[in-house]
Amino acid sequence: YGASLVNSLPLSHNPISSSAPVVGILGTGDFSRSLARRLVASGYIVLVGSRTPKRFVSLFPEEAEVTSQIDAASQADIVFIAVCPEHHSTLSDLKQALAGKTLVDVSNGLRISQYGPSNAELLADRFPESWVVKGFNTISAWSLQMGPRDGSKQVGDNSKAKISVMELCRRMGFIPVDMGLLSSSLEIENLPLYLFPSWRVPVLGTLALFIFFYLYNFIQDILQPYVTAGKNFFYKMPIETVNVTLPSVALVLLSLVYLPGLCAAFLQLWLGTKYKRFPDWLDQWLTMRKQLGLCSFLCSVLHAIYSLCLPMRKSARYELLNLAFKQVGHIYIYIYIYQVLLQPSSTVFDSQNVRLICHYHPIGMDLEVQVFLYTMPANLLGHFNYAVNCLHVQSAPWVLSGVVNSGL
Ligand SMILES: NC(=O)C1=CN([C@@H]2O[C@H](COP(=O)(O)OP(=O)(O)OC[C@H]3O[C@@H](n4cnc5c(N)ncnc54)[C@H](OP(=O)(O)O)[C@@H]3O)[C@@H](O)[C@H]2O)C=CC1
Ligand SMILES: [Cu+2]
Repeated sequence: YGASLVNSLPLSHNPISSSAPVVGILGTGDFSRSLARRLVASGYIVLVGSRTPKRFVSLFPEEAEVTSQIDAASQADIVFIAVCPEHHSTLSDLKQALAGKTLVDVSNGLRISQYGPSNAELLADRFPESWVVKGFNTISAWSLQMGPRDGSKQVGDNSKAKISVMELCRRMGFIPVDMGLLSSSLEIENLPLYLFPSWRVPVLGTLALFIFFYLYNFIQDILQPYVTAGKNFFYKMPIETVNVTLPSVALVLLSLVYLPGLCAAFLQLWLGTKYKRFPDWLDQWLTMRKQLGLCSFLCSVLHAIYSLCLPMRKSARYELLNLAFKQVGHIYIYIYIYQVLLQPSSTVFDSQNVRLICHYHPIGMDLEVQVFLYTMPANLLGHFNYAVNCLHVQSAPWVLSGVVNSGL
């Protein structure tokens, strides 16, 4: 919540104390440009050091001065090295000018590496008389431009140097996270290279649930009749069985979206306060809700598509009426797919709205109702839909599940 608080403060209200240090940035690439813009907006005096200053002046905000590398290095108190690590060696001439100053290494590696030395440590070796602080590499140029959201993680050996970098980070509206000494720099250099770290557990969980329910349905609907009565239902494996499995997976995932919130509420009642940290497992579970909800949504979308395709198969001889009835049960999923596709993705996928994604909307809502529902407490709507979906999966026909033949 700290982040959203900072978020709501207009940039121009950031106080500029007279002691605001002059900030230098070496390099004129994407990162440098975004950083310069953000620093200027936060009230810093910015000097950009380039090998060819004249060429890049127009790309920087007016308030930032683009000058030679040596100029920027000698005038600034704190210097960002926004030059790719392969080219750090070309900065050796600046050693004198940078002596005693704080250098911020923002670089990332090209691949995850388990063994050092890290870019930051190499830079520290190159400039033994300067204080290297690793940081900002986990913030992309894009999020620098978009404004405060992410936290910058930094490490460094000199606490004064590190504090000054953290202060600067805070003034830019980001939340600094102190990650220790420079020897931990390898860890944060690797951070941005892990692909979708927050998706691993939810996706593996979805797969595991799918396999579990698929096996269960396979044994119940195919293997058991085959063994006991010699009936051959193996043709059901690719479509029908998958389609019976999907809604169960979706529903369990949806439960996993709601359960941690309830656990948290009970825990707070139990502890009698909301100012205690949740245990780690609950914390991690809570942060996974968005991904779990989206996986659940994906399963229901697949289920809706499968249900639409199923009657097209010859082997499934549905009467027309039954077919129409069956589809009614999925209308809310169709409406939802339609909504997700049509809504500007920013509203639907915004992190605060995203929990709504797992709430299939009831049938026949017009736009005003939808808008109303969007502003309604998400939980109430969610629980209502959750109940409807449970009944749908439990094949209660009167909940418009319309599942007459499939035994779903
Ligand atoms: N882009 C991003 O979103 C992020 C980038 N980073 C890190 O920031 C650093 C810079 O990234 P980015 O701005 O994207 O990279 P770019 O390639 O866009 O910019 C690198 C800059 O380095 C300068 N430079 C200095 N010496 C040399 C040299 N010998 N050869 C080539 N260029 C040189 C150049 O400026 P000039 O010609 O004016 O001297 C050039 O503009 C990297 O270490 C990267 O890992 C970290 C997090 C996010
Ligand atoms: Cu269904």
